[in-house]
Amino acid sequence: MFSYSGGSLEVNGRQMNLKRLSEEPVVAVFENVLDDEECNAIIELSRGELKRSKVGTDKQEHAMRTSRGAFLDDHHSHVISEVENRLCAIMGMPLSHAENLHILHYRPGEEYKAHMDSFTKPDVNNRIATMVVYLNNVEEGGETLFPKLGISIPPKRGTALYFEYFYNDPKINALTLHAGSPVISGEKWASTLWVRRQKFRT
Ligand SMILES: O=C(O)CCC(=O)C(=O)O
Ligand SMILES: [Fe+2]
Repeated sequence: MFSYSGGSLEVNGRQMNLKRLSEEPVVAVFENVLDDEECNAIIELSRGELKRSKVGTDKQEHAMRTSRGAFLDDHHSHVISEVENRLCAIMGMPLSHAENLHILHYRPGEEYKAHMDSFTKPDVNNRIATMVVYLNNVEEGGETLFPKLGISIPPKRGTALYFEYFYNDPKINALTLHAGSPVISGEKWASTLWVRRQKFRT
């Protein structure tokens, strides 16, 4: 449960700043979640994985998300497990409910069109909250946009974006529609941790 109101906070001995951009649904930005070394380490770990991952053949999906992505499992490195633990501590969610960390890489012109992170299929262990951490500074473009809330978050290295969508009122959840705007120049690296309602990892 999200219980922060804003200002500065400390989680596991780490000092961070918090800006709450929307009350309901909660949309909040945390600064200083990862340091530069951690961001660079995640980028380097995922480079190899992205190369190995096949580019989707499903044209529809391809147009929706033109970036390339990969799930990193935390056996890869202690950096990944430390980062996952920190993100869950900030969110106040158990790590056992989190998926593996997902890494996205966007080149100029690439984007992730407006979407919901939850699944529409009923009776699944659905996602309830998302933490996106920006791993680098983008020269131009690449903002995360919430069109229904009028919120735009510029990617900044080490900063994390949190939002949740487990409200009883489906209209509130629908407001978390969001997009990764096209990168105009430079590249964008981001990592996403999706959290499920029930236990997901063993
Ligand atoms: O890249 C972004 O800004 C958004 C990423 C996103 O929406 C996701 O990973 O689900
Ligand atoms: Fe998303």
